[in-house]
Amino acid sequence: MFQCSISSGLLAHTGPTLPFKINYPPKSQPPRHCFAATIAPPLHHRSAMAAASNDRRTRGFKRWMKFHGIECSDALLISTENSGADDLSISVKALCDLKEGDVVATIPKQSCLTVKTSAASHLIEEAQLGGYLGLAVALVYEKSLGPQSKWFQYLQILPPFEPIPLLWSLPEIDSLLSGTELHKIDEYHGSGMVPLADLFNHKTAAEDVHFTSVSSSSESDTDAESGKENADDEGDGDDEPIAPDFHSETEGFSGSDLELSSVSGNEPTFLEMIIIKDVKAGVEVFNTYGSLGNAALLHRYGFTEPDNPFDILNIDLDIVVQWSLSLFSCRHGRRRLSLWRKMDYSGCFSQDSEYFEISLDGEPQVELLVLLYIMLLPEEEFLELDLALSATGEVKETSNFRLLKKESFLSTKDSEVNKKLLLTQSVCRALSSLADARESFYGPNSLEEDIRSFNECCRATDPKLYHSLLLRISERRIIEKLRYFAASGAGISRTASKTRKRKRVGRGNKMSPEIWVLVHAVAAVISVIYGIQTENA
Ligand SMILES: C[S@@+](CC[C@H](N)C(=O)[O-])C[C@H]1O[C@@H](n2cnc3c(N)ncnc32)[C@H](O)[C@@H]1O
Repeated sequence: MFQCSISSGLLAHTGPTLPFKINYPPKSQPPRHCFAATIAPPLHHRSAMAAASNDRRTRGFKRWMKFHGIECSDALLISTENSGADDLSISVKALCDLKEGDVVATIPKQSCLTVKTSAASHLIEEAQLGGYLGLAVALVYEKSLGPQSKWFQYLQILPPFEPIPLLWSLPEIDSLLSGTELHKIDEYHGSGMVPLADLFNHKTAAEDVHFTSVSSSSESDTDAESGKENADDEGDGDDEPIAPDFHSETEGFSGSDLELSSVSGNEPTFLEMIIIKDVKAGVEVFNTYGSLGNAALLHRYGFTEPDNPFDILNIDLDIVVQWSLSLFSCRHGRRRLSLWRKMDYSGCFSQDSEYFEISLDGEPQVELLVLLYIMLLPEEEFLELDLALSATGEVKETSNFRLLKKESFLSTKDSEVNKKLLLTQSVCRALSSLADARESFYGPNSLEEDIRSFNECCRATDPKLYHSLLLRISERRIIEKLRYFAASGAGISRTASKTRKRKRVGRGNKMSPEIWVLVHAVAAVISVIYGIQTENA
């Protein structure tokens, strides 16, 4: 039923065989040819050589998959093209029409590169390295083994690394990302690399393929697609798709899954890739890496998408505090903030900062509206509210301030009406000031200038500038909408509240591509720090 249908080949490994000798040529530099010191071949020869090299690598990967029991439907084509300066870009396309429910690939877990399956597992265990770091060391080690590595042909089709901001220089981060949600760095999870599955590109909210983890002894799916009751729980706040057997965020797809199946004598467990909607022949087949806005996409995977429905903007509590200080005394702001907290309100938290989300349509989260409302209450009313709270610990239903009760905004039929009541003229003015303050983070260039630069920018030759501009533009458009929301006074429309709910759209493989990119980045850093080198093909 399954056949690998890709016709390409193995790239001769030209690197040294010494262990831990890996050379990651920077993507922006031309590849090193043995005759580079003499005469560089003409451009058309170089593209022909690159195409032949791509073919050899994919052909080698195809043979490797067969050897390791990975079954890839002959309806799939692994397509390679040279993107930009000699980079190999891979995508997966449909060779014929695919129907919903078609299983297009089966991947034994033993073929996945994890800290447990790597030849360096004992070293990594001894050094007690876990998570990404452990996997990155496994990757560096396997690369250092060259053709001796079990994953040699798989590693040959992987790019040296993706240019995620983690690998940008500090001046690049400061100049390209200043003001954006990416000007801080975040946490990652997971620990497994899944051959073939890693080759699918991402499409936001429109993926064609899902992963399923199957134990052949039980014949039951244990993934993503299992538990249909969960599949429809849109808007439950958990916007991360669940990946097969990548149960815990800290565990990820760990080698322990593999150990368990082999030690217990159960049939080995496979990952299956299933088409979830019809795909026409010739069209690219997409996975989803999750319901992610552009900041998260750029952060984790090194690219952005225009018109991303999951874009969001944050306003730090610090900005609100500064705005308060521009109008009121420090004591005023402190007392009102403390009352707001007493009413059990808070913002969102990430690492050390507390912030408020502004949705794609420019609607601020209600906690911010309540805070601004309390900050702006006349002193007398504030004292009255404070007194009411001190006496009973809560705002009574009969009180003038019942509108401010948290329950007023929690799934009651009056929730939208209550939000509108918060939008007094002074709250709307405050929102405009916050929008101005947030906007100032982007530096002197206006949104229009950003758009002009974006239109003149070439994605292939300057991907960092392209993606950072797209991120800035996406975020600044949200600020524009926040301004409109404030100016219109009560811009909360039915549509707005609908889109604000983040949908859980399908369950793609979040972990594998994320790991794929991050582990490459960490492996590149390890290699640079320790001067580990090999020649890449
Ligand atoms: C798991 S890999 C997918 C295979 C990859 N295209 C390759 O050439 O090997 C993830 C990487 O693919 C690229 N990618 C995936 N989806 C993309 C998209 N929608 N637009 C641009 N690049 C994308 C990004 O560079 C990302 O870091």
